Amino acid sequence: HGWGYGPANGPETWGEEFPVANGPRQSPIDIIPKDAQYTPSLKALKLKYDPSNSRGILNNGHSFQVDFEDDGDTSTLTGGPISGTYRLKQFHFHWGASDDRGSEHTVNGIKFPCELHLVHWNTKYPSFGEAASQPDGLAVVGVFLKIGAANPRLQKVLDALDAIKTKGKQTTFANFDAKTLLPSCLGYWTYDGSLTTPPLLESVTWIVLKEPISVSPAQMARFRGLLFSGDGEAPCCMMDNYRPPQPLKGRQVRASFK
Ligand SMILES: Cc1c(Cl)c([N+](=O)[O-])nn1CC(=O)Nc1ccc(S(N)(=O)=O)cc1
Ligand SMILES: [Zn+2]
Repeated sequence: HGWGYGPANGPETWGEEFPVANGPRQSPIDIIPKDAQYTPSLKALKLKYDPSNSRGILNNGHSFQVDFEDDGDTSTLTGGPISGTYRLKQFHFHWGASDDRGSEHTVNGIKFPCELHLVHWNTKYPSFGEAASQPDGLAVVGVFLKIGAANPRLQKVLDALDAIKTKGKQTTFANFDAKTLLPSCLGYWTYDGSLTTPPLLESVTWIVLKEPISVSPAQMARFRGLLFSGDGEAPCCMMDNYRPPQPLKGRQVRASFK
């Protein structure tokens, strides 16, 4: 059986197969705002997403992801802490079994119920696969979800979940504007990190937005209706699919805001 989030295959066991789990730039981390270095030279984030690039929505057995067509520079991330152009490949979420946990990054030790990751790859490399093994290959924008009013912008994503309940199921997901999932203020913390699931590659420039977006308890319950398990397997609810914070190991976290 492969890696997962259970007692036998969860984050504490990943180092057995993926020794980089104990590397120098692992993610996520606990962000301590007072220790973040305000860096006025950090540029504003420029996110240009074309809704016509959204392709499908897939239950990959660890989370669900919305995949984008990334053959051209129509959905890109530029500016911010990165140089060059990064293309949006997919976005996905991590969430808890209850509203008191679920995010991967934490702020002053506080967990959010959910965290959105928008995954981009550096176009100086020929493909996502190539970029994923380079120290400057990927950039992931993290957005916290905070319990509050129902978020109408999540509705289209939530309504698609019934069609991808079990591992391996996917369905078309066209004309989705990922920009609608972003908060109004794009102030961010940034640091050098990794993928937060195996293969835990240390190739990610993390860009974590300070402002959360809202999600209601009822909407969170719909995330938890997904299954880690495939058709015909004993049903196992998809929840607590988050890695806890990892050692900072001397890394500097920079802030784009005062
Ligand atoms: C490693 C890899 C390669 Cl290479 C390919 N590929 O298609 O060439 N796909 N994957 C899988 C992948 O993307 N994993 C991934 C894991 C964590 C995160 S997270 N939470 O945002 O850190 C983002 C992505
Ligand atoms: Zn993620």
